[in-house]
Amino acid sequence: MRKKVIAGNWKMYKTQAEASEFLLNFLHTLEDTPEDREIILCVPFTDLGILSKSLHGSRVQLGAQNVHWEEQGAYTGEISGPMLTEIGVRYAIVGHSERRQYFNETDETVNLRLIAAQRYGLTPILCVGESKQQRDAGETESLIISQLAKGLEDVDQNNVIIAYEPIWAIGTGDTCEAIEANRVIGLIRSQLTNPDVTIQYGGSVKPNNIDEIMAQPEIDGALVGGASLEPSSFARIVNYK
Ligand SMILES: O=C(CO)COP(=O)(O)O
Repeated sequence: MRKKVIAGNWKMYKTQAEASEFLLNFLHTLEDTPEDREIILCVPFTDLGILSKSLHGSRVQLGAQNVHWEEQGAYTGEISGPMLTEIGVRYAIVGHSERRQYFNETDETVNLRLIAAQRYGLTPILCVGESKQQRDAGETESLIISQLAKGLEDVDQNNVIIAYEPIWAIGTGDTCEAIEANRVIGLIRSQLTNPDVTIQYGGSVKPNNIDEIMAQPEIDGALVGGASLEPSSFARIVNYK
C-alpha cells in the first residue's frame, strides 16, 4: 500500500509567533484524522526549531524547503542535512519550481541535493512540473521524463516522495484537472523503478478540490501552498474524504 502524504509548504510565510499561533488552531483538528495519512509541514528555517518542540509527540512531521549537498562549508545562505536532522526535521523539499526559477536550481543541483538529503537521513520531496509555455508546446511529457531521469540518478527510490506541480497551477487558483493530474502522475510512476513511491499533486490545492484530487487512483497526496497557511483550510485538506 502506498502511503498517503499531505504536506504544507509555507514558502516564505510566518514568523515564529505566527507559526505557534497556527499550531494552536490546527493540532486539535487532527483528533479524528484517519491513521492512513501522514502530515508534514515544510516551514521557513527560522520556524523549524520552535515547531520541532511544539510538534513533539504529535503526528505532524517537520520538513525544510531545501537542503544543501555538502555536510558543511563556505556556502553562504545554505543549510545542511545534519543541521536539519539535529533538530528533528524528517523531510526536505528539493527542486521546487520557485527554486529552479528564481535561484538557478538545475536538474544537476537538484540531484546532488536529493542524494545528500538521503545520505543525512532526510526523505526528500522532489518537485517536477512544466510551465504553461511548455504545456502549450506539447513538451509536458518529455520535460517531466527528463527532470525525473536527471533528478533521480543514483537516488534511492525507497526513500523519496515525488510531487507533480505544474507551474501554471501554482498560486494561480488554476488547478490542473484531477484527471489530467492523475494521467501525468501515472506517467511519472511509469518512469520509476519502485512503483510504490508516494506521488503527490501540487498547485492550487484547496478545501473544495482536495476530495476529487485524492479520489484519483495514481495520486497519493498533496503538496499545498497557500491553503496550508490557514489552520481551518489546511485541516479540511488533511481531513479529505
Ligand atoms: O507550490 C506549491 C506547493 O509547493 C503550491 O502552491 P499553491 O497551493 O499556493 O498553488
